[in-house]
Amino acid sequence: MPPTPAPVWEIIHGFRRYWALVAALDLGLFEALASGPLDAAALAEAVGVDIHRAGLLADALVVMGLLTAAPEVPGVTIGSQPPPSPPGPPSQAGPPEPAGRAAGSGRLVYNLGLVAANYLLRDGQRSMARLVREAPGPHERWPELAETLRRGAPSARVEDDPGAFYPNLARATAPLQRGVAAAVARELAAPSGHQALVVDLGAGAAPWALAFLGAWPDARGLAVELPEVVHVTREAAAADPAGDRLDVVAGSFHRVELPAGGADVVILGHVLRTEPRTAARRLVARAAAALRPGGTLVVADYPRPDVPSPAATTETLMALTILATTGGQGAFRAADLYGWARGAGLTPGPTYTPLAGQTVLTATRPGGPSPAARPAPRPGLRPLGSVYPPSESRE
Ligand SMILES: C[S@@+](CC[C@H](N)C(=O)[O-])C[C@H]1O[C@@H](n2cnc3c(N)ncnc32)[C@H](O)[C@@H]1O
Repeated sequence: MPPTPAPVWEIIHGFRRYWALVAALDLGLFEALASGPLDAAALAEAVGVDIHRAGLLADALVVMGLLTAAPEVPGVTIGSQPPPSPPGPPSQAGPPEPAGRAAGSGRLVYNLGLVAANYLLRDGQRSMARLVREAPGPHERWPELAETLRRGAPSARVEDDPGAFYPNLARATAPLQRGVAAAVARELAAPSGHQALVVDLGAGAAPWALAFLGAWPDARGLAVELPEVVHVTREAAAADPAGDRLDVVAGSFHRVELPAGGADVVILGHVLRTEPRTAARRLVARAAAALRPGGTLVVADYPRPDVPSPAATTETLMALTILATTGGQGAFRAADLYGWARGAGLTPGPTYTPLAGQTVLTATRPGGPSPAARPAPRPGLRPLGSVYPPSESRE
């Protein structure tokens, strides 16, 4: 007996699911449900789409686990009521079907699921709403993937025109990364006895630098970002209460002068994966040279797993995205990073896995305060306190 073709359908459905989600975001469908459940008629009116089409999109989102749908409870008013029946004698076809009626069922009432409530509202604290469009990289690169793999590079690389893609990506990724970065910052003790310096290379909207400055109220920061993208870093700093402690420098992290031996933390947030291996190794060495004794290198990324498995879907597909859209080599492995860090004189420290597939690797410059004053970091995977403390959670 051949196996079921369901896995192939699932892959095709991935395309459909993605575009259904994009449509829902474009229509503001999640916002329409943010203040409570609506029946199909009210939802249709809120998103400006006729009831049949809006209902079908909502049903698809239910199937995808982003909305819930339950039959209306008689006597309970939810959102709008169905529009009154048009005046005049019933037609040959019988009375009009009540709004929102699916064949054979009662009227459905739609509600936001927990994932949508937490991640898909545009102004949510950890919103991924903008990231949905940006995360696959420029969409037009995907249909040419076979040719890209043969040729060794896409027809246009993101880094050829950083101002076209990175500003939107940087803004889109910041809300989620801010929570991750704050959780990591809580794990690292703020140094005492001097004003701490936090350096963020390829800062984007600076979720990492600003989270550290939020956690370490006496620290100052230095964010480096490309001239084509640096307005995003400046915008983010201006909007943040800790932003007046962040110096923003326009330039390449390969060339900008860094404070030799002056930083307590250097962050490489999602930048190594797009660099060719020799450039990535050099960048780790630059970051290491900027650390003072006892200082910590923080690398947040999606390292390629040693063994592919469904459990490693996120990081494996992220690596493929890098190949499809940039001149990078499709991500590095954790062992590569530790090799580069050791080569630069650092000692590997704890590793955290804040979100599915995402790994935060640390390495420390030997020396600094005695272990009594500051516990020596131990290598190995460490649980990270909740990325979202209960008080911030909608769940
Ligand atoms: C994926 S975003 C990551 C932003 C942020 N660090 C984070 O973790 O959310 C990568 C950022 O690195 C910046 N970048 C890429 N190459 C760079 C370079 N040579 N020098 C400075 N920044 C660079 C891009 O402009 C982009 O904002």
